[in-house]
Amino acid sequence: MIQAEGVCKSFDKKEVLSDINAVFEPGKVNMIIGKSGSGKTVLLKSLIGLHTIDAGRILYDNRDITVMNSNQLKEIRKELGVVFQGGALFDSLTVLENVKFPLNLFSAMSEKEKIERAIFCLKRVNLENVENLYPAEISGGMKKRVAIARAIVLQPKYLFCDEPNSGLDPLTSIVIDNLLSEITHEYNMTTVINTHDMNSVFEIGEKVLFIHEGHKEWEGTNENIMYSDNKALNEFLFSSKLNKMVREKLRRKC
Ligand SMILES: Nc1ncnc2c1ncn2[C@@H]1O[C@H](COP(=O)(O)OP(=O)(O)OP(=O)(O)O)[C@@H](O)[C@H]1O
Repeated sequence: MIQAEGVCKSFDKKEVLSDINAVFEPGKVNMIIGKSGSGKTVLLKSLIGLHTIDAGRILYDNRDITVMNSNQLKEIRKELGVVFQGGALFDSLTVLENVKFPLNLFSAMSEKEKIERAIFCLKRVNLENVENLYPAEISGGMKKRVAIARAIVLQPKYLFCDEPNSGLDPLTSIVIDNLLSEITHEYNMTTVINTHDMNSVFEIGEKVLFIHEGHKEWEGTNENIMYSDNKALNEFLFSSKLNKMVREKLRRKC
């Protein structure tokens, strides 16, 4: 479980996160949603210790990372898998070398074991026979899957994904969503996903945190999101005609 307690973050006196309190649960897909610029990425980067927060605490199973020294942080980082926006693969490395990269940094495995583990993770994300290709030679959806394989190669307890569906078509997005949901349950990870994709929220968002102008405006499940009366949330979620229609239909059924 990850807990954010009273998290505040400013840049040059501009407050970006204001008193965020949230619990991200293990074995669940926890989603952070909100408008562009609302503070989702800053929150995610604060959770993984890439931003130093101005106030508050961030607890990984009761271990407060905000008071840790660099060695203690390094230990916690071994338990984290991160899929950055855009995938952040190394262009000069093959698919296999990309997935193996965290093992080179953090494991004591032999080269043979590293290769076996990387190929196992590639298979888990349904990628086979692409080990020797370079990122430029594979599709956007495949790149995301390579990034996910790399993120799970160290068997993390906590998985973070920043906009995993950005730039993907709706069908490929569903494949990625289902994959993230499956591995979350299979490995009992605490998964935190930043997204704009309402389809993803409705498909796999077991716990949803809505950030509005840097503060927590709403939280709940993707089941009760449809029935919320929160004005900002409804404006954000149901601005499209399609989403509005779906909500009206569901409400009429109840
Ligand atoms: N390193 C930084 N220095 C100064 N301001 C920053 C920095 N990082 C983010 N910000 C500001 O913080 C605010 C929130 O940005 P953030 O990237 O978290 O938004 P977001 O909700 O993730 O948006 P998007 O959905 O477009 O990615 C923005 O106003 C942004 O300009």
